[in-house]
Amino acid sequence: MFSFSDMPSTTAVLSTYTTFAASAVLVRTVISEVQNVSNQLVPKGLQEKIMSKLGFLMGNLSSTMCIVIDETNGFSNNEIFEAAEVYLRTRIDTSVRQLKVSKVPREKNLSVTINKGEESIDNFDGMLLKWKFVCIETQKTNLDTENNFTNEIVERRSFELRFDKKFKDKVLDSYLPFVLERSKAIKEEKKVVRIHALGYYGEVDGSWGPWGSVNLDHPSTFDTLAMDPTLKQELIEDLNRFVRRRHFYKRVGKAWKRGYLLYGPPGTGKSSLVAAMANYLKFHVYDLELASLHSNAELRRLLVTTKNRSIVVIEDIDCSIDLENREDGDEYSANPMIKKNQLTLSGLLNFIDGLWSSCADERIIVLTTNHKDRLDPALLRPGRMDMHIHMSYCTFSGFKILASNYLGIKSHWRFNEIERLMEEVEVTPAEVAEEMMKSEDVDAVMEKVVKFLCKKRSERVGKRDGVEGGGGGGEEKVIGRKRKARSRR
Ligand SMILES: Nc1ncnc2c1ncn2[C@@H]1O[C@H](COP(=O)(O)OP(=O)(O)OP(=O)(O)O)[C@@H](O)[C@H]1O
Ligand SMILES: [Mg+2]
Repeated sequence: MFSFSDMPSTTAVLSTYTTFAASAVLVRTVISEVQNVSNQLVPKGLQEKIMSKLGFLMGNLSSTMCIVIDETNGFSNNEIFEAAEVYLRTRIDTSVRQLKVSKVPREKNLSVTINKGEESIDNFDGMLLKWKFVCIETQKTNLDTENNFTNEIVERRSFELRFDKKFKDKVLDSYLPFVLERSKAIKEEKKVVRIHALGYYGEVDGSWGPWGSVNLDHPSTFDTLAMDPTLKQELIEDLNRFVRRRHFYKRVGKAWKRGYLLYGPPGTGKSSLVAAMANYLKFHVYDLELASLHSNAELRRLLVTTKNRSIVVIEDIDCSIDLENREDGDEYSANPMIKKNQLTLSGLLNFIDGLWSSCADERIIVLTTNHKDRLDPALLRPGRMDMHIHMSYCTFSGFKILASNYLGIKSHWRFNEIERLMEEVEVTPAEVAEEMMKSEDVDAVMEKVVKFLCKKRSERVGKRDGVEGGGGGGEEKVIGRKRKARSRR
C-alpha cells in the first residue's frame, strides 16, 4: 500500500529539477527519470498529477506549446474534441502501441481509435503536431436518495496537442479549422443513408418528430442502374454541380435546392434512381406520401422538420393530389361540414419553390409519375422541376448493365439475338431483371430472356391485329393505375 512517506525519491528528484530548471534539456532528462521512478513506486493518479506539474514547468522552458482540448465545455460537448476524435482515427501510425476497436450494429466498418495515454503524430503545412489522448479518472461523491454518500469514478477525457510555440497562430487559424472540416467530411463518408416515412411519432436522430426512419439498405447505385448512359452521366454531373455550388446559390439569392421529375412506365427504375441518388450523395430520403396528409399547413409543418442534405420524394404525384383543382383548397364539398381538399396543388407549389425552401439547405425534391401528360402545367413550368428525366423501356445497353450485375457476364452468344428483339418490343428493366433471377445458370437465363422477348413480340403483333393479348406497355399502364389507385385521395 502506498503512503506519502514512500516518496522521498520523488521529492528528491523534484528538488533536483528546481536546481536545473534553467536547462530545458536537463529538465526533459529529469522528467523521464521521474517517470521511471514513479512508475515503480507511485500510484497512477498521483503519477499523473506530478507529471502534469512537471510538464507545465517544462512547457514554460521549452519551445513546445500545448493546447488542451477537453471533451466537454461546461454542459455542452466540445466540437473540437469530437472532431479530433474522428480525425485521429484516420491518422493512426505505427508509433501507436494500443488501439481500441468497436463496431456499431448495422455499421459496415470497424471503428478504430487510439487508446488512452497513446500518442499520434500528424504533419500539416510544415508543422509537426503531436496528439495525446488523455483520460484522467477522478472520484466524484454523490448524495443518493437516502442521503447516503456514494463514490463514483468519473473519467475526464481530453486531447493534448503539442507543437512548436512559433506555430501557435497557424495551429489556431489553419490546422484546427482543417481538423473540423476533415472530420465533417469523414463523418459524411461514413454516413448511413436513412429513409424517413410518416406515420410514426417518436425520437429520430436525437429529436422528436413525425418522421420514422430506417436505414436505406437499397442496393441501387448509378453502376447498377440500367438507363440511358448519356442521361445517367448528365444527371451525375448535375448532382455534382449542385452540391458544389453553395456560394453560387447564396450569391444569386436562390434557395439551394434542385427539383427532378422522373417519369416513365412502372418498373423502369424511378424509385431505384431515387435510391441511387441518395446513395451517391449520402443524403437521407423523406418519403412524403401526400395521401396521408390533410392540409397545406400539415405539409408545411412536416417540411420544417426535415433536415438539410436530404431528398424529399413524392411518388406517383399524379395519383396523390387532385391536380386539376389548383385553387380549390378552401372550397367545400357538397357537404359543407367536410372540407373537400385542403391539401392543394398551390400548397404543393409553395412547398416546391415558396418560402419554406429558404429554411433549409441543400435540398433535392423528386417527383415521380407514370403519366407526365396528366400533370398540371404549373408543375412543369421551367424553374420548378429543374430536370425532367425520362425513365424508358429497357434498351440493349441497359440489358448489358443488368446482365453484368445479375449474371456477371459482359457477353454471350445470344446477345445479338436479344439486341434485335429489344428493338422490336417494349420491355421494362424490372421485367428483364425478373427473368434474370429465375436461374443461376447463364445459358438457361439467356434462353428465358429470349423466350420472354419472343412472347412479348407475339403479344404485340396480336394486339396490333386486334387480337386480345396480355402484356405490353398498355397493360403495364393499367396495372400501374390500378395499383396506384390506392393512394388516390
Ligand atoms: N433501370 C433499372 N435498372 C436496374 N434495375 C431496375 C431498373 N428498373 C427497374 N429495375 C428493377 O425493378 C425493380 C422495380 O423498379 P422500380 O421500383 O425502381 O421501378 P419504378 O419505375 O419506380 O416503378 P413504379 O412506377 O411502379 O413505381 C427494382 O427493384 C429493380 O430491381
Ligand atoms: Mg416507384
